[in-house]
Amino acid sequence: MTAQILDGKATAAEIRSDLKTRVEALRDRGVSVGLGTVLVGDDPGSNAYVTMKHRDCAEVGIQSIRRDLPATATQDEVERAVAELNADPACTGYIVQLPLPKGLDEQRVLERIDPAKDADGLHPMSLGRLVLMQPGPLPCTPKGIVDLLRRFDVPIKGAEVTVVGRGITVGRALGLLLTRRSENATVTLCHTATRDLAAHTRQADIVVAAAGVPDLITADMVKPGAAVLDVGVSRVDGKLAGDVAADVREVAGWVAPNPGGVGPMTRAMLLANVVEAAEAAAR
Ligand SMILES: Nc1nc(=O)c2c([nH]1)NC[C@@H]1CN(c3ccc(C(=O)N[C@@H](CCC(=O)O)C(=O)O)cc3)C=[N+]21
Repeated sequence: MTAQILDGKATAAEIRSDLKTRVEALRDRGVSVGLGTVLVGDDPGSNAYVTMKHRDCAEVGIQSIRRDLPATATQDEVERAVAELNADPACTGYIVQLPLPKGLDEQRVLERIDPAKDADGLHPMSLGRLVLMQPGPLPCTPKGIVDLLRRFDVPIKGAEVTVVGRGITVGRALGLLLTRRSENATVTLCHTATRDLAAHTRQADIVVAAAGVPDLITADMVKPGAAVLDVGVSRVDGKLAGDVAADVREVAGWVAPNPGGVGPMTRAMLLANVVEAAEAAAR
């Protein structure tokens, strides 16, 4: 038996098609939707991600606004780009592509985003709402993970979930999301100082690997039949590598591959956040 593939690529395409209909309905009511991006520097990976996001917007009928700044941009210049998008009525939501080049204060930039335009759910206000279990935009990757599990009927309620990685955008936010009453999973959050990682992954019904360590999760670390989601992004000799070894497919019940799993869902949830915000504002 080999694992069922949690096909994020196909699922994200379905979500975009649904969003397209919702964007058209908004347009019929005179509401336009616009997603902005702020990209600083010339990292090829970040550039590729931003380009994909704009392509997604075109497909769904969302206007997109792209602000690219050179790697030499100052803190002031980045904050000015943020202020401009806050003031731009055509921009209903936007993101600042992370990471920012060294020397720039990421948190200070994120704090200056108008929380009403926070498409990434990474503004401290949005993260605070997540902690408080109040409604608000959710970080795109955790939201995409929960949506992917739901659509493939992977049981979440009561499941033991081991999340590997405590980064704000994935691991930490996912732990908060999965322990809400609406999900009711039991979450173990592992990190670089975890003493026995394999002991935690082996008891999990769902393993989410978001550490950025190639092949960190091997078949011997997975309970037979478990769901394993690969969210790791690292580069080995210029090639993208995930956190999950290939042999995991032989023991897992479900696998979200990388690429083709959580990545496309992350982008779909970004669009969903912008559309949901526009719908809420139009009510
Ligand atoms: N403010 C901010 N928000 C983010 O959401 C954000 C960010 N900064 N910085 C970087 C990470 C990374 N990230 C990805 C999104 C989509 C894919 C994706 O769609 N990958 C495809 C294609 C991969 C490829 O072919 O290169 C796949 O997995 O199939 C990957 C990675 C969003 N991030």
